[in-house]
Amino acid sequence: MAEPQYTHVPRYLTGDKAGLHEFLDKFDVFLFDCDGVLWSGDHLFPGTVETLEFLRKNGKQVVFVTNNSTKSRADYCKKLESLGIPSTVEEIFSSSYSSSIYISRILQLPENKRKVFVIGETGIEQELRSENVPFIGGTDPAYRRDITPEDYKRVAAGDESLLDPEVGVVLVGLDFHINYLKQALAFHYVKRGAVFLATNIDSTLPNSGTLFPGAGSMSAPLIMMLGKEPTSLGKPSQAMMDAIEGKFHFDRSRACMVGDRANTDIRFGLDGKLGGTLGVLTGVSSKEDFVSGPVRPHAYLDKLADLLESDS
Ligand SMILES: O=C(O)[C@H](O)[C@H](O)COP(=O)(O)O
Ligand SMILES: [Mg+2]
Repeated sequence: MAEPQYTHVPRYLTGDKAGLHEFLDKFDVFLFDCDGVLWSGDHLFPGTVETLEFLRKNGKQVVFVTNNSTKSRADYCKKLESLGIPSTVEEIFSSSYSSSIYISRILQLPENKRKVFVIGETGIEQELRSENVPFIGGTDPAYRRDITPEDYKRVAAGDESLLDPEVGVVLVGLDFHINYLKQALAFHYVKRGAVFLATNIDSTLPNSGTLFPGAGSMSAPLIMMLGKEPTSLGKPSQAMMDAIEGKFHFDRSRACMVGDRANTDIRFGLDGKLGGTLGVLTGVSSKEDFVSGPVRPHAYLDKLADLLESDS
């Protein structure tokens, strides 16, 4: 099925005080993407704290929705707090969390196939642990090594000390220690019938004002080898939208998604039939992407803090 096209003409709201007032008054809930909207890596964008304070002071519910699976919701709570943005775990939805919920509560795995082989970081591990989902891989140093001639033979022989027979799921997220061995094992697990999942498939990760390999670049080799796509549990998948609605019971027509990436954040809000979507130009997508791409926000800003102009 062809992807829906969202080609309305977005409004540029930076500097448009009346337009900002009118836009903000439409919504009670703001879903905030994180990387590229609030910060770039550990660099918090100026005015972010004040903007969130301004929205909360005006009675708006703020929810954080990130595809970055390297941290757990608790980790994000700590990061937000350390940056001067008070939050609770309940206000945070990450792709590590939505993946863990999907595996533990939606997937019906056979009893002897409940283990997950993880390509990714501690965020995934923490969220799987909190759902009592057994896993291997992830940050385990045993997998941070070169493949050996012995490994080839052990894989070919189906040696259970290297290919755990209880693995029924391969979950792929952003992994700062990706290597050939992990890719080889993930490939064989899926070939042996494991479910192929991704926390998200963002091609790039914004950091320090530029772009680096994203989670999608970890699953791309497997897609190439297997000839099939993983089920992705991050934006734009509606798994997270359903979880957020389940938690906050909000009126979608009075909710706005704020994001830096057209094909994840903006698509997430539009597919979720939210009342509004707001793009910002501090992350991945360009003005061109927002104004003339296949997935366009209702409105866009140069940067998040431009919302404060409505407070002047
Ligand atoms: O590669 C990735 O995983 C993404 O770039 C990163 O996670 C994006 O995070 P978000 O913008 O959804 O906070
Ligand atoms: Mg982002």
